[in-house]
Amino acid sequence: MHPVPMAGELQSLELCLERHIPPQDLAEVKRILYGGETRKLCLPAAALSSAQERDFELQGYGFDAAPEQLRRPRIVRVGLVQNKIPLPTDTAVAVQVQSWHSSCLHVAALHRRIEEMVEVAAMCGVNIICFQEAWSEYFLLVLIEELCSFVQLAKKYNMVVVSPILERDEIHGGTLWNTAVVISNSGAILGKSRKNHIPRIGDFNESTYYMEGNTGHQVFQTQFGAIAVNICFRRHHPLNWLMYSLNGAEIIFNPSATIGTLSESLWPIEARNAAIANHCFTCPINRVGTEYYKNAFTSGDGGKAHHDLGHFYGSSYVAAPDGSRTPGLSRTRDGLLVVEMDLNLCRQVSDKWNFKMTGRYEMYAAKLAEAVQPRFTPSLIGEEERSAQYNQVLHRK
Ligand SMILES: NC(=O)NCCC(=O)O
Repeated sequence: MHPVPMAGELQSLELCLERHIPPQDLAEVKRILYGGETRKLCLPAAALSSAQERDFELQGYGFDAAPEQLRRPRIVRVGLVQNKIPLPTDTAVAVQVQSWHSSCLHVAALHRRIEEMVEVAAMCGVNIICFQEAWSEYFLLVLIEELCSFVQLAKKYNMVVVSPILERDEIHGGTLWNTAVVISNSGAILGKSRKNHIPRIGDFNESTYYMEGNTGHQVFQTQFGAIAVNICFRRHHPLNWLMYSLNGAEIIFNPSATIGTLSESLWPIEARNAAIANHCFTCPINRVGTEYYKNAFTSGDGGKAHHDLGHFYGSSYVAAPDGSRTPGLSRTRDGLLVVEMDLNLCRQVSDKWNFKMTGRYEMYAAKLAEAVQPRFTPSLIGEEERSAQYNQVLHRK
């Protein structure tokens, strides 16, 4: 095995708070920081012991909504999967991902890991499952073969599967896209969402290999709710979340791969803010671990050549439209977060805060249309401009 740099010693922020905040203050601290204590789900003993045997964390929480007179509760369980890559980065693709040597798909390390986590999700009654960004790692994937195993899983467990992959678009010159495929619980492929904002930050030089996605802000109506997928770097762009929400998304998944030094202080804020601003549930999922590359690289930013991007800090969580959120999964371990939610909460919070009603989108639409014009002049007034305006008025008098 390659030496793995030591990183990510803190297991989770929440565990740290539990350990160090005086017990009499803990509930109040959680209320202020997290919008209260999320209800703990009672998960089946068999699922808990399987997760332990398979060496991954399993946590479960629930968000409730008030009973309504005209609508039944709309309860759905989502599963968020975060995982390390089980084998070193330079292991042959066929071993790490899958092998096409036989006509039947031979599932290898990464698939096996994901499948055993999906199996536990099924034991927990998960209806919709989503994996981390580009969970299968490689560019060479042939979309159809990759999808076959997930179509089978979706049908087997009656589960909607959101599988973020690296897509090679043979019809359009082999263009590479960073894509999430949405597979219905019936096994039908509902569609895909391509990453439409590509990072050019730190070692995430993705613009050198992916194109900016062109699938817009499609929302998928599933049996369990209206879902959307906003891949990683897209979460920094509030208009992205807004567009999904305008198209009716009730749950927006954000499969990610991001590292501590770059984004860890933004992580708890951005998706949670999006849930509040758009009256929906958001599900940010982050990769975990530190991945070592044999060949040192730089990103032309003055930094020394290095062998890893940094520590992927996991910490996947779910945020609710009322601003409350679950604790995060571990910063260092593979994990499955099972979250039950009543989708009625979206409209209940919307009726209370009315951000969509008070959003004045027509005003912003007009102003944005002006701002993107080449001859746009920013409306910025300083003292000099102000006195010039007054002088003009006085002079005219
Ligand atoms: N995968 C990816 O887009 N990472 C960029 C860093 C970030 O958005 O936090």
